[in-house]
Amino acid sequence: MRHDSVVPAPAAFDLYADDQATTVIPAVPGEVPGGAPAAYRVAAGGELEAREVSAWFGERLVLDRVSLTMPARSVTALIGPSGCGKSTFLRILNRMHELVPSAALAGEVLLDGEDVYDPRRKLTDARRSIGMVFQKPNPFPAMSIRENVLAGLRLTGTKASRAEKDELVESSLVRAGLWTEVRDRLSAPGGGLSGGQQQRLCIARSLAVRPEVLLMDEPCSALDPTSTRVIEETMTELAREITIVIVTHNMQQARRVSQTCAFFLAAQGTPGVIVEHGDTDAMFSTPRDQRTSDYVNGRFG
Ligand SMILES: Nc1ncnc2c1ncn2[C@@H]1O[C@H](COP(=O)(O)OP(=O)(O)OP(=O)(O)O)[C@@H](O)[C@H]1O
Repeated sequence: MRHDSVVPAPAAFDLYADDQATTVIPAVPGEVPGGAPAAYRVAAGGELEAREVSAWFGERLVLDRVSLTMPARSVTALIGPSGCGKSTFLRILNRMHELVPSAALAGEVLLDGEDVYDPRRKLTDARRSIGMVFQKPNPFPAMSIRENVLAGLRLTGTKASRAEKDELVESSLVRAGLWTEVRDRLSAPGGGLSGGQQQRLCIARSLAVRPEVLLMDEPCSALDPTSTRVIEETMTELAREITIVIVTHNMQQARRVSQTCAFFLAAQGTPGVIVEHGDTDAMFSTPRDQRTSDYVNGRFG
């Protein structure tokens, strides 16, 4: 199905526009059956596929027929110079691109073969199964750590017992690698944490609605090296359970955390395209395209 124009998002999703929220509705799509507590269950799917995705801002084409498969339960890194369309591509994957009034797109995004843009599907479906973590940590600063994790439930009015919430808070913070640091101060404000802790709190908030995919837009660029390392370890752990797509300018980070890599490039005055994609080790050690080689070796960008 093609989507040559985009309907503005309903007001209920405006909170995404200033990056102040995460996935909104909890869901457990495609869980593996088993006896584990709900909060610990692992999603079965999570393959994301973009087919011939193009994007415009007004009349300006900024991405031209980009196709990419992002394998389930692994990390895909999107790399490339500034302005080549990486963030735009990322935002198309969970329907955030359409929040920009002048934005339009064409092509398909499939999550486990299902069209994310199918007009018969609720807009909320994309956001509940494909979460997003932003460059700048954006917890609700006055809310407690616990309330931050549960924010997605609160926003959707989802009912959960105290015990279920306790379990969800703990499991989300464990998965985000933050539990041991905050278990004794869950009532403290989220804004009182360090930058790296705040970013992990945002990851926990995303995880609490049980996404199949987590999109991360330069999640470590505002963090110190130690916090960056912790987030990278968290990503590696999470990728056992969910699909991660990360935009990064840090080539070492792309190499450390991802299994698949896509190199975006927009030559002067032309829209962004993927020059090369594939296995990360191969992209860095034996790139097929000279431009990839030049970029990953720091010769431009
Ligand atoms: N809201 C917007 N309105 C108009 N043009 C935009 C908007 N957002 C991005 N663009 C343009 O779209 C192109 C792609 O931008 P995008 O942010 O996706 O690139 P990027 O590769 O993520 O860059 P960076 O690495 O600097 O974050 C750029 O030319 C940018 O100026």
